[in-house]
Amino acid sequence: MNSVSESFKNNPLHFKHIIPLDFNTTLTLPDSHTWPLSLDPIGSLTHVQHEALPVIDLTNPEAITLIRQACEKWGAFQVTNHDIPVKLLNEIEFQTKRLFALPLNQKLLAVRSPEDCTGYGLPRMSTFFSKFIWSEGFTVMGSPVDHACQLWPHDHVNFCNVLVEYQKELETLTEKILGLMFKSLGLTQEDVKWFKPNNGSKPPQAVLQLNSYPVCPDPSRAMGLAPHTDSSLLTLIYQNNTSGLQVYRDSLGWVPVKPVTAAVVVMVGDLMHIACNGRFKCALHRALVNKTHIRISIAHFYGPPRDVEISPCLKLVDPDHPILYRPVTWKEYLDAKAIHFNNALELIRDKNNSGCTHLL
Ligand SMILES: C=C1C[C@]23C[C@@]1(O)CC[C@H]2[C@@]12CCC[C@@](C)(C(=O)O1)[C@H]2[C@@H]3C(=O)O
Ligand SMILES: O=C(O)CCC(=O)C(=O)O
Ligand SMILES: [Fe+2]
Repeated sequence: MNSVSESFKNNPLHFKHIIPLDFNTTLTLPDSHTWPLSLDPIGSLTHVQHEALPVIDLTNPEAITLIRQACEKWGAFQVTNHDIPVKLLNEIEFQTKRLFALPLNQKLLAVRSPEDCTGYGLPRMSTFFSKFIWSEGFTVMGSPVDHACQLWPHDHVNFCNVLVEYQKELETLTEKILGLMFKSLGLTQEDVKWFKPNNGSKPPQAVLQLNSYPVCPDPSRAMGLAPHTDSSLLTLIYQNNTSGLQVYRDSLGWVPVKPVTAAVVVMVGDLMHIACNGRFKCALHRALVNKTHIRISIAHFYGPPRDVEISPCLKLVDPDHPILYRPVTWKEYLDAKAIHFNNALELIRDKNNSGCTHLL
């Protein structure tokens, strides 16, 4: 069994944290979905707009330097000229809209079961809040065929082909960007051979999450996706032409991620932050909703192979940068996240570290 499925089995959810509201028939914001400011851990729902998230052209000869700067400062950036065909981006957007446009009773035919990763429902984070978020999702680990057949018994082939093609392309792009990130830190393939072992052992693992944020009758009092960091090494997000995604910067507050046609948003995940001993930030992000436009996003979470322990690369540990985290597998980390949510990273802190480089 892969890490994600095992973690879902270990941490089953209640159906009340899986089954979304029928957004099509809800004309006023119910109390159950009214997001109090006290649930927003860092500031109110308003945002400031001083600086923009960097947009990096991957064909720019300076791309490696720009990526390093963006990861150190933001833990996120957007990429253009990434080689994902625009046709495929349009197709995944079309299929995502097609899925979420189905009536709720039909989407529920493909509902995620409490112990499984794949299927329709609310994101796992819903269990941590007393109020519900204004969004719905479809999570896919491996093949989407079984669940797609439930949705469209006679018409699932296009959906599945597009998803499988998208998973393949996104895996290639993620590995390319991870390679550039490691290189930007002076790490060689030997230093990071855990990330793609060449010895026939287990492959990296990935999860695809289709998100939909329906139009909302009272967007200033609702939350699309609560502030979080991703557990992955790297998450790549494709968003439609509707704003809502925001990244938090200590000195700036919430900064909107402006939709750029055909660009892909890159989020440094918690495991990458651990692997580079905190040199790269993991981006705290959230998604807001609006009154007029459905927003959709497609997030691709990429993690290490099963059983691989992620630990700070020793080349990035020195007297000025003492070791910050203990080794952890993706499965252990997802288990910690399923219980402690945004505090999981703190639990992986190297307790022995009192500022000395004891492992050197
Ligand atoms: C691989 C995964 C990361 C994720 C949990 C999951 O198993 C699939 C969904 C992912 C997601 C998307 C929304 C935010 C998030 C915190 C959540 O609740 O579900 C992330 C999870 C994560 O990164 O930990
Ligand atoms: O909708 C978005 O742009 C963000 C999605 C996201 O953060 C996630 O699925 O983890
Ligand atoms: Fe996320």
